Amino acid sequence: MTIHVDEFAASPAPARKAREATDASAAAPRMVSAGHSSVGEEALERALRPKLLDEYVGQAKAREQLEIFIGAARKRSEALDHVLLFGPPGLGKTTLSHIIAAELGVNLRQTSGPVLEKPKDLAALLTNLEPNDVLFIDEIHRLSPVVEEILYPALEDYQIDIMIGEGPAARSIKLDLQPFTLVGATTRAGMLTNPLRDRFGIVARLEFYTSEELSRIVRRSAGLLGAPIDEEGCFEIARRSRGTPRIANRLLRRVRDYAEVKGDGRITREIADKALAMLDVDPQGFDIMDRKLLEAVVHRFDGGPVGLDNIAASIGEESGTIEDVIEPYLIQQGFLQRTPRGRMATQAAYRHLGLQAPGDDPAA
Ligand SMILES: Nc1ncnc2c1ncn2[C@@H]1O[C@H](COP(=O)(O)OP(=O)(O)OP(=O)(O)O)[C@@H](O)[C@H]1O
Ligand SMILES: [Mg+2]
Repeated sequence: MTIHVDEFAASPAPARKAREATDASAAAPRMVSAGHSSVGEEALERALRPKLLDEYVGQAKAREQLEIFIGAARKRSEALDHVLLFGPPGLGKTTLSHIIAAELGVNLRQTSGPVLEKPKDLAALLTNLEPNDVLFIDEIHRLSPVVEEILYPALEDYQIDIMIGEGPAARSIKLDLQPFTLVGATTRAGMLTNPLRDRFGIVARLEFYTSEELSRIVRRSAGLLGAPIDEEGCFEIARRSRGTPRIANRLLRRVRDYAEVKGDGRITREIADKALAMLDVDPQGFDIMDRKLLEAVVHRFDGGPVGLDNIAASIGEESGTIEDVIEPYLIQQGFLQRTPRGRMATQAAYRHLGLQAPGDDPAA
């Protein structure tokens, strides 16, 4: 599409209902919610963020792919193919985008879908890129359609079309861009338009971390924070972190506070267990919202199937937050199932709530 320079200010912002997704990171602060809970936390997170691929724990598949493609791009002094990173909040998408730029040895320019309101916002960023730079667009599923359209030729041919002047004298000029890499991140790959998704050569889906991986992350973070912790302490925090590094780091900081006030500062399994119980994080790592959701499905909807909107109304949470933040982990852990007719609680969910599961033999 063509951008009219004079029309920048007047470019329409069509309401696209489906795109007005709930911002997962705006979810109400929960101890175990994966979104940022404060500005201060963001600064702390930056300090704990691994800088290179070698320090990036887990995500073996994504890491292996990126290692090869980054190596090849470097060898040829070319821009890396465009990368789409998707997965639930707090799993390391932003971290990985910084690592990609660092490993390529180029600059990273960072923006996000909702911030790029007008075509000129994106044009300004694109025309200022140096060769092979990384442009990181967070929440890329929230790009406005007019902005998305000027992205297509930019991604494909490193060109954008700009319209100069008005009326009959108006003419379109093509502007060449430096070769660059777009890294897009989203918690909702399903909300990307097909033409946009098709333009990413590398697509990496980030998975929940295992307790062993989170243990390594906790140990590393404790080292950076100067908090003494033993193996079992690391593991206790790890297995109660909902498979999510952001939560692991957050729980580590709270447990450290507890250890300093209630103990001698050393984080052991016992200290971690007491601190996490105090914070209402149960042994599965579920918090109040997780339990509320499971209880609603089991008690109010007879175990399901029940539609997302009914669950949302019942527990007073946005359906987008349920879908992006709460549900993925419950599903991955086998406590909830997504069926064509709605969500269903599994036997594990009943047992977790201390109930007899429908299929259980009462005599057993
Ligand atoms: N693989 C990893 N190894 C070590 N630490 C990690 C890893 N992934 C994430 N972290 C830690 O978790 C924190 C959150 O990660 P990050 O901000 O990259 O998540 P995100 O996927 O971008 O989340 P959001 O969807 O909310 O934007 C980081 O500050 C970092 O310290
Ligand atoms: Mg992020």
